[in-house]
Amino acid sequence: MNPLLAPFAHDARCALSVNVNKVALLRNTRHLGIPSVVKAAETCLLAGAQGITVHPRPDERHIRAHDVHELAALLKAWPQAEFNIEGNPTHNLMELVRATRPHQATFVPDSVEQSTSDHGWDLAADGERLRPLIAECKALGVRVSLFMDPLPEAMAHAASLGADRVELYTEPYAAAHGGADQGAQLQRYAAAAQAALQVGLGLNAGHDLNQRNLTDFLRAVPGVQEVSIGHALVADALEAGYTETVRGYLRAIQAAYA
Ligand SMILES: CC(=O)[C@@H](O)[C@H](O)COP(=O)(O)O
Ligand SMILES: NCC(=O)COP(=O)(O)O
Repeated sequence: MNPLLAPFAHDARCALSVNVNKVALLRNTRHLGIPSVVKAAETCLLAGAQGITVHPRPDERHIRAHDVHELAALLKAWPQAEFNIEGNPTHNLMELVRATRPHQATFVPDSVEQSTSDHGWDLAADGERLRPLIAECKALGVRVSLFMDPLPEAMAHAASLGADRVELYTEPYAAAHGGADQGAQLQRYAAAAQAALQVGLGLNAGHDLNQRNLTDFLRAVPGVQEVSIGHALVADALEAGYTETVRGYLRAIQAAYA
């Protein structure tokens, strides 16, 4: 066996879900089927990642419907791993959730033309539209996480809609990392996390997390159960390979609890 694929100790407190959007983005530039999204996901799982995330956008610029089905089939062979599908439930997300029943659906308030996710839900405006969709996912046995800005005051509302978890949108933290505003940003996230935990929500985090900012985030924000990381991880893997890269992220998670 390749020694890099030998079992790797990881910290069970926070799962790493690898987002493979950017593998599909590269593949879609030609009609050759390479790089393979399924192979990338399998290699990350073999390296110790505890989940796979995709964000199939309505224009299919990266993840396509067939990828979601193929990954759902792959994940069936990995009973310990979780499949997380992100997207706007008023666009294309629900159809894919109904068809593949992932472990988790993360509702994200993106518009169709958005280049990437850049804000969480405004539950005062959208909460009642989400309520029946959350209920439908839960009836299907799919956990629901709401993509949220780090606003402590919004967490009780998220819980009242029936959501299981929130995913804190971490780009503002990532942008501040290493600068004068890092501490203040971390305090915002820690306060939002505490408010979420207090109302019984589980806690995820993602967007622009990377090997350099991850440990500081997890140290300062207790209770994060899952981080989903794509852009930086795939960029790192282009240089170091998926296995070494996934191990690097798992070490960064472990360091937070050392
Ligand atoms: C919900 C979120 O945080 C996004 O980061 C996301 O899933 C990435 O989407 P893109 O890969 O299309 O930028
Ligand atoms: N939910 C965040 C995600 O899946 C990946 O975000 P990024 O690491 O690509 O910014």
